[in-house]
Amino acid sequence: MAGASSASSTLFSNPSLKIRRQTILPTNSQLSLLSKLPLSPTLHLLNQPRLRLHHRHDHHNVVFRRNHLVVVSSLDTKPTVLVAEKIGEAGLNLLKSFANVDCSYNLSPEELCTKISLCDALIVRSGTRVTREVFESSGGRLKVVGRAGVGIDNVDLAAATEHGCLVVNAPTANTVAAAEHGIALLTAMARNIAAADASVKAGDWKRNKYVGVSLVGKTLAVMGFGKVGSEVARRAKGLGMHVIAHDPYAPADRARAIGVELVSFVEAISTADFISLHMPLTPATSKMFNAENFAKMKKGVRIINVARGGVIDEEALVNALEIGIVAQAALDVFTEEPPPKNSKLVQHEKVIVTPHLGASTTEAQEGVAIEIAEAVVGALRGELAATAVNAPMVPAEVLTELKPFAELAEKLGKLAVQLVAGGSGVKSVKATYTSARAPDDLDTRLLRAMITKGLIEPISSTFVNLVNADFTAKQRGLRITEERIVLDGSPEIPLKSVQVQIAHVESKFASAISESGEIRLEGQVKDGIPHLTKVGSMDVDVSLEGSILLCRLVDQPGMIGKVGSILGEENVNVSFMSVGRFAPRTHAIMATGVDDLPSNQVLKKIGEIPAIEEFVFLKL
Ligand SMILES: NC(=O)C1=CN([C@@H]2O[C@H](COP(=O)(O)OP(=O)(O)OC[C@H]3O[C@@H](n4cnc5c(N)ncnc54)[C@H](O)[C@@H]3O)[C@@H](O)[C@H]2O)C=CC1
Ligand SMILES: O=C(O)C(=O)COP(=O)(O)O
Repeated sequence: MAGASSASSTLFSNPSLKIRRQTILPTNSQLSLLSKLPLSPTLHLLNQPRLRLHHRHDHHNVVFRRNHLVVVSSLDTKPTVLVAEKIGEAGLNLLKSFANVDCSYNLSPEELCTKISLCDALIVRSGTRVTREVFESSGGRLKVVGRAGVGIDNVDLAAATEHGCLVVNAPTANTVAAAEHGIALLTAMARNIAAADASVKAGDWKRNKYVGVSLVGKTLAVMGFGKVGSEVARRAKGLGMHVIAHDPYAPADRARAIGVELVSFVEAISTADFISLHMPLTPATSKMFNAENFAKMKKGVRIINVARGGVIDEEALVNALEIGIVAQAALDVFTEEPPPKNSKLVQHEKVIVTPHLGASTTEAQEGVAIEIAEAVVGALRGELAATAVNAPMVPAEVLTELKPFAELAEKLGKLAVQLVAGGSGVKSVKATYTSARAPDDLDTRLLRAMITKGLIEPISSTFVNLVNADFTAKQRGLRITEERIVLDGSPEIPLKSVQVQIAHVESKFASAISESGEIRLEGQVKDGIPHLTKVGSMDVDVSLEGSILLCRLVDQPGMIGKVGSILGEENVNVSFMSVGRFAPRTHAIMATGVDDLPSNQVLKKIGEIPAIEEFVFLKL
């Protein structure tokens, strides 16, 4: 059995079907064996190096997994969400109203990789590492990873982006819980609560041993003045502490409003009696608190860490505790979680520890679960989540407004790339947006992504979306530049036109080359429908539905009829025709929209019409 079955999927694998992963298609005997399986599956095979199926919920799928052919029964249309760590009930219920939810906790990395190819979304907390291998194992099906919490250092964001997988987090619902835990650790550490408690329970009554230190009037340095840091600062002020903060990116007015002074890193760590850490773990903050910086601290400083273990060099902290630079430390987070049983740091008598409980209050977990469930459901519906971590955030109203223009952008990209003559190699594309909107009021990232999608998808097996468009373009050596032409007039509609130009290439259809030497297509949205309005230097007007036959011809009577009747004879339905010409009875470009795909025979006949100088058939 290759992997466990999920709530929505029944997996069958049969050792006799075992075939090499490199094999492109199963043999006939393997297929016939498959058809005898209890599900009598409708076989759906993609003739690609890897059999990958996306969003096909209406029949049985056949996929390769772990060198087995696996039949997946997914007869319903709901997506599948794997919840890999416990989240609040309200969030689960919300997910269940929209998706099949598979709650499988404590999966090994191997089990996660096995399961993931059957999942559209994955929800984790800090205990699951979502590695590159997870994205690779998903075979393209995983569309969104939801981090039910703030820190996303356990998710390989680069790999997610490369695989076009959106990562969303729940950045607000556990702020207060984390801040309260920070304050709880601060006070518990100052008054030796944990050790005193253990000692009384062991039958001792050592009132002199557990004398603490007072907080009032002491200086607390809040390192990282974001959501949690600010809430810690607020609470510490209530305890009568003098609060300073260090955060290179925090606005001074927000600090001022709370009565906190923003200071340099060195000033913060060298003047504080207590230091509380609240920055994310990033390459820049990794082991920021190291031997060199401990040496700059005030002797007897006390440290609280509710951020991430990795921001502290734990060995250096043990040493700083030993030599008395650090009097005490209160830690909720560790480089390795859970930390090794014999960890010197955890066992140190001057250290109090909790098992990453910062976000663990009933209230925070309910809030986080709802926050992440909403974000994941939204993402699976195709909406862009406001809490997207690895994609540009495009607000829902902007998305709605730009929808037809995004469709236009993709279609222009798709048409333009089909005009490139073989062997030319597309390297340089320019997108020009003509709009009456001020540049700040028009977010073109979605349009650029859609042009990229249109350009790349027809010529590769790469799936392109807003998440991975820029990455994919860069990886393929495709440079996309953008130009804005600002018009006078009413900015009610976002754009007048979108133009796509491909430079330094030959075209299969010479008339698509503009006077400046690039393949050029331009389009507009008319009554909500994308139209092609320019080919090369020639105006046309073609609604971008179905496929398009572009012909350059001698402008003479009867040409529409001739082309139309050849198509008609072969039962190819014409949806529209548009002719743009240089001057009467010179040359013209005729664009014909067709609902059906003409055969090669039909295209040949059209090409043989004497007045047709060149033609190209473009699929949308
Ligand atoms: N222990 C727990 O259960 C919890 C831990 N956390 C951790 O706390 C961290 C902070 O959470 P939030 O306040 O919600 O995030 P946030 O993003 O609101 O705040 C982080 C702040 O750190 C600042 N920062 C970044 N680099 C810095 C640097 N080199 N030096 C100083 N400041 C720097 C940022 O400018 C930002 O203001 C999270 O990244 C997470 O790792 C959060 C919630 C619960
Ligand atoms: O939100 C965060 O960053 C946290 O560290 C909380 O982690 P958790 O969801 O409790 O595993």
